[in-house]
Amino acid sequence: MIGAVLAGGRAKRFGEDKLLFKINGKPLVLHAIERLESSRLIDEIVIVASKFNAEKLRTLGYSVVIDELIVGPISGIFTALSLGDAFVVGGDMPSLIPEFIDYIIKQFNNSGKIVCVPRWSNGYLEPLHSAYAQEFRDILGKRINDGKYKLYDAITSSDACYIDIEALPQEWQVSFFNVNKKEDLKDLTK
Ligand SMILES: Nc1nc2c(ncn2[C@@H]2O[C@H](COP(=O)(O)OP(=O)(O)OP(=O)(O)O)[C@@H](O)[C@H]2O)c(=O)[nH]1
Repeated sequence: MIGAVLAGGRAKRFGEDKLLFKINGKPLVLHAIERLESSRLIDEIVIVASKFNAEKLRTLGYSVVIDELIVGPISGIFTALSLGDAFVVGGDMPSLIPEFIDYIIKQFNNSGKIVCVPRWSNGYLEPLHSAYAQEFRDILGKRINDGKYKLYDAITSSDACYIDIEALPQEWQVSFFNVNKKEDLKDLTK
């Protein structure tokens, strides 16, 4: 299972390159990568960048693939799945819980489904904290071709397995935390 870190966004709300913004002396994206590396079921890490930031991200020493489409997370996942099955996270998620990631990957492996995604009781999904099979790539490719960029629709119209977030340890929920604006940094206690 590849650990794919999406890093091709424009970070408009943050106002500058948020993934290389240093938190406790370390670029934000490295916090996500190191948490992902602590998962026992992730074999290798790949950063899914844009052609604009790939060079800078390569200096971190991890594999970087370029998302040529950049139409949102859907094209990041489409790109990652060219390499194999992937657990996908956002590079702006510094509080990932490795045990939670392992839990989802196990559910994915046992379910035989092409995607396994955490779901809140109101139906909201967490697709940037989910496991995807390489077979899902064709579905995403067709949707992208048709201009349908909503991941939620791609997942819910497929044979997905859903993980009831509220039935799991509450302390795992911090795993979904992501940095959008500068002020989000003050919530970063971990
Ligand atoms: N590869 C890839 N990654 C993306 C794309 N869009 C967003 N991401 C990444 O997905 C994660 C979540 O993105 P968002 O916070 O929703 O978007 P963003 O572009 O980073 O920020 P805003 O411009 O403020 O919306 C971030 O780590 C982004 O770098 C894309 O088109 N391709």
